[in-house]
Amino acid sequence: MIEIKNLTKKYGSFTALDSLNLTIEKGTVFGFVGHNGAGKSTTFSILATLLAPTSGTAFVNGFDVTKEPHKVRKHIGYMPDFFGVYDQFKVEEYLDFYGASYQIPYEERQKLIPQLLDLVSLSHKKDAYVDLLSRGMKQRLCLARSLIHDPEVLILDEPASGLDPRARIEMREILRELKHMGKTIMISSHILPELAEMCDVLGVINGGKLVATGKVEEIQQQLQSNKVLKVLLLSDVQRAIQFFEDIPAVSNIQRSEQKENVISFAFEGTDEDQINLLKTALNNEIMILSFSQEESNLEDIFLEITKGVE
Ligand SMILES: Nc1ncnc2c1ncn2[C@@H]1O[C@H](COP(=O)(O)OP(=O)(O)OP(=O)(O)O)[C@@H](O)[C@H]1O
Repeated sequence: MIEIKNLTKKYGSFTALDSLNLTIEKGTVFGFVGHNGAGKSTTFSILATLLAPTSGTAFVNGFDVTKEPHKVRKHIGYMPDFFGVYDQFKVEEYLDFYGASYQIPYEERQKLIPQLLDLVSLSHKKDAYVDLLSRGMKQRLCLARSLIHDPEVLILDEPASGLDPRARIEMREILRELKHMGKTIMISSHILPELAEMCDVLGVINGGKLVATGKVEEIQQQLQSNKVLKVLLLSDVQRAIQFFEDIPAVSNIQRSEQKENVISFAFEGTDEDQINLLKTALNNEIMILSFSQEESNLEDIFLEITKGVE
């Protein structure tokens, strides 16, 4: 479990994190999404006890990151966004080195390392030099490294960045496996749809502030008042445009470039308001063939949530 309370980090006069509050329950896969520079890595560095907050605090499995960093480190596995690999090591030696640094006994490491290599699909590379691995393989090795002490909480900073689609799918499958193992996972990305697929809960950070949090559907609902409606007309398109222009809840009317009898517009209102709008249009003899709500695209939602928040 992770609890973040009023966490603030200033770099000089610049506020990178601004009173962040967040609770992530045990066993949850939490997606932390935000543009470049939003404050994700800063949050992760504080949770991983590598950076001191300016004020506020955070707890990992009940341990305070500022007061009990050694205990926190036992419970947390951290995969940074940039990591060095010791290139003179072979894959197996690399994991053995990290296992030894966590004081895992030799016999235990002998059993553990093959299991970890199997989990991240690198068994066939155990004797390869680390610097000769592909980027995706290095990412998976780094993930295995962060798991060596069997932490309950995992902090993964953009684990899928720079990976090709196949490597992304492999990474997603590993995360699914880790979730089944009951780990609490906090994972960042600036690509909302990618996170939405693998996370239970999402948090959107912008300018160091948490601007939305909840299940994917809940985040979508937060924006439901701003739906886009699409209308296919049989005829009299210009008259229909004039009709909708007079409705206060309608804005940004666009005529489709591909089909000239299709218009779309933003509509602010509930489902009932939408029904009433359709009834009124039909009563006014607007020649509607179809009337539909466009599916909200997750990327649009992300842009909408983070728009104008500084
Ligand atoms: N050591 C530092 N000194 C000064 N400013 C910093 C420092 N580290 C980070 N920042 C600034 O703090 C803000 C948050 O940075 P952070 O790395 O946490 O963002 P991020 O969300 O992880 O971005 P990205 O997706 O690009 O990794 C940025 O504006 C960054 O320039």
